[in-house]
Amino acid sequence: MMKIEIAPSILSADFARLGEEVREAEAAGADRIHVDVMDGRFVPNLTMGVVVVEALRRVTRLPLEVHLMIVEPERFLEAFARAGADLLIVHPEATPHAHRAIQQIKELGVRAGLAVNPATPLAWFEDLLPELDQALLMTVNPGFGGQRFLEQSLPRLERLRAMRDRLNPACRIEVDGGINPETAPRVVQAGAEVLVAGSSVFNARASVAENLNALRRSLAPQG
Ligand SMILES: O=C(CO)[C@@H](O)[C@H](O)COP(=O)(O)O
Ligand SMILES: [Fe+2]
Repeated sequence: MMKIEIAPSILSADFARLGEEVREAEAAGADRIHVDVMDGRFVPNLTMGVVVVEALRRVTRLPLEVHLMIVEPERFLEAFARAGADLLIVHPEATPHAHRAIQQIKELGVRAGLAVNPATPLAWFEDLLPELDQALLMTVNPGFGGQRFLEQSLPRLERLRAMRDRLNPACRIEVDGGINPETAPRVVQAGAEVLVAGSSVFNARASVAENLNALRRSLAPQG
């Protein structure tokens, strides 16, 4: 069985100490860093852009995965690729040209991911899975950290896993939203392989290392 990867989302980090927070996550065994880019249109929140990816590239060796919650993401793919993104994730709800966007990402030499909102039919994956390096199932409505995991995600995840096994076994399945030591083992059981975790990793209750360890322990013996 492939290793279950954990991708801390810096959305919940202390932005005044972003470099330190990311270094701490790397030292504690995080597998990637998840960067949530929001434009105030696709989602009702504004976050960060290309310059943050550029800055992070200088402080960590971990793969940077950039979750683009912006309309017409194709306008910024090249800029994020140049800034050092390793994986670019777009939403089909945000562009009339999801297939073209995926092709563009691959032409830029970057890994390509597609993310779908909780109400988006999984049929998007039926057609695009053969092109993808990663399939991201949103387990909350995108826009904010710290939201509650949507239970209806579990049967969707099982269906996505079966689709992935049939259409493109090399594609990794990721979940994003409400992942903590209680939900992590359940999503892994349902088929997730990469877990994004924001507020359960970066919070004042314990150190980043302690929080990451708690997530890992919740997965034993699964990952
Ligand atoms: O894409 C998003 C939110 O839209 C996420 O990546 C969040 O940042 C996850 O935060 P938690 O639910 O883990 O607190
Ligand atoms: Fe995200």
